[in-house]
Amino acid sequence: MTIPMWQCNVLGFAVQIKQCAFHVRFMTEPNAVANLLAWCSERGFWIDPSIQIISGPCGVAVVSQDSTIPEDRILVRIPRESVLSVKSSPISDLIPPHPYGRGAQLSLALALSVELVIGATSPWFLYLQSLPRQIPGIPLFWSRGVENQQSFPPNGDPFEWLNGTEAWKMLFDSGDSDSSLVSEIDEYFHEVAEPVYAQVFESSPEKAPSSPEFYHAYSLVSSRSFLVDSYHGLSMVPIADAFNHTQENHVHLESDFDVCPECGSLQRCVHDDTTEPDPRSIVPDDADNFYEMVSSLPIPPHSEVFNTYGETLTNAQLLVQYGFILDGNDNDHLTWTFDELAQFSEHHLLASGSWTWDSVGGLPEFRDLLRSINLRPWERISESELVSLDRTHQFSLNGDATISHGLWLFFALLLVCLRNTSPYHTRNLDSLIVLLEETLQCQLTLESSESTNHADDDDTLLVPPSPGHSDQQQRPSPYGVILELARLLASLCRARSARTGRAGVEMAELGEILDRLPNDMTPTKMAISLAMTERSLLDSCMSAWDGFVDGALGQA
Ligand SMILES: C[S@@+](CC[C@H](N)C(=O)[O-])C[C@H]1O[C@@H](n2cnc3c(N)ncnc32)[C@H](O)[C@@H]1O
Repeated sequence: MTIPMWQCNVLGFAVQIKQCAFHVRFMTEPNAVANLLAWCSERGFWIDPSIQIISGPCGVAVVSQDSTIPEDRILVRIPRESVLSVKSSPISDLIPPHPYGRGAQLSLALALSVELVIGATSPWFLYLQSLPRQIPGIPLFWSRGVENQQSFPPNGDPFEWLNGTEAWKMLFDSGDSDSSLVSEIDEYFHEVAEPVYAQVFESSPEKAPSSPEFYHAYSLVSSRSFLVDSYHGLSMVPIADAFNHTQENHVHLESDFDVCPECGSLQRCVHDDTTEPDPRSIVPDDADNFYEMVSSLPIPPHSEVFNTYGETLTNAQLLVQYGFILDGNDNDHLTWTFDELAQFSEHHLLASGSWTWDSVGGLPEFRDLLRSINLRPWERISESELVSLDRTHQFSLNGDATISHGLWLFFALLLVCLRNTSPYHTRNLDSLIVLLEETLQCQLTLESSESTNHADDDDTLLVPPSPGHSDQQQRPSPYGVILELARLLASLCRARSARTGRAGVEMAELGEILDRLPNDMTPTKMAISLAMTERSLLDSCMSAWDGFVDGALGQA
């Protein structure tokens, strides 16, 4: 896919702005940028003349002027008191504070929603005027605020395509709790925001933000807030939020996080416990009053200047939180929860024989056993072409279509326990580890003999156990375990691929539908693109394990 370029003119130079694969287009009015800059200058912001804030194809953007910007240069100074946070909000006393997480986002959305509806009387009016007027394209609100939400054109319902993807899981499966993200926001709106609005707009209740207005505020918070320090917490930070995202950023926000949580002071203050030695200085420094955007590497002239919203963000995360995706994202991966794997195992293994979790000592016990086994060093597993060591995502498939060692261990342990007729072995951690190591060794041997196309003479693990020996009769054969494990992994991927996107649509068709969609149907395009990426990873993984089984049977 080619990356579209958008060209603008800055002081007579053509600046190429790289666009993401897909995003919801909105143009900020050029005079909104001029008003924003005038507002900033009145409030003591400083913007280095080597950069310029412009109106771009997806809202405002920042571009460099005609010289290379060196590393470590302060490009923007933002007065601390100019940020909009729960603390700086005029209705601060009415908002229940939350230090971080979803609670912090909802509290800030409440503060912001009030500033947005009071218009020119807000101290942040001209800043707020420069922000997207529509709900930014985050999937949470794709169907909300849109009239006639049922009348999507053929192939145009983005949720149908998003079905089963990682983005879908983030939006609608909130772990063990019954509530989804949308219902959490609705609940906050009714239980917390509306009573606050009733007090603030007591004399003019018609001005109180409606639920679409609250969603608008929430999506602005989701897509552009920063955690600045222990006083303001999550905040709307003018100008810092004008930078678009890439993985390898040009700039970053610098702030001293450890300020007084009561008054925001960086110096010693009346809230300090005088008996404790205080790390904060007593000497005021002008620089302390500002947050700074600083260059992280040299920035070429006449190019867009990017921040990063997170170096490890996947396209699913970018879509859910910011409403856009990148054209190819190395961070993309798929995940499973323990419960999903347990359900899959019940379904697949029950069909082929009678067992219950009691056969492996019970489901909670199996979970604990897996946890302790997973903590052991499994470095050898990275010798495999099909499995990688991944301590971050326990049950996952990465962008190279290799599974995490945690996922491998789940099925290897389950099969080793199930195939083991010795009650002693199923309960003894050390002996289980020996069996798992043998299974791993068997897989590595098979992989290497498949790649060289012949089995070594001493590949004894590939040979089924001899019937005469009583201990061996009770021990599972590593070869049998690894074959079943490979088949299960291929089925796991096949099943997930089949329920990713719209059921029954083949991969080739997805590409054709994507190409035929009109340009303005961006949420649908983003959803199809995510589904295609995930399906292709699942299909590659499935073929790899199917191929492994064929190769192993050929070796036997
Ligand atoms: C913090 S704002 C960045 C500045 C933004 N362009 C604006 O209008 O103010 C984040 C929003 O910018 C857009 N954005 C950021 N990086 C992008 C990228 N690489 N491609 C497309 N849109 C992007 C998305 O709409 C996102 O929700």
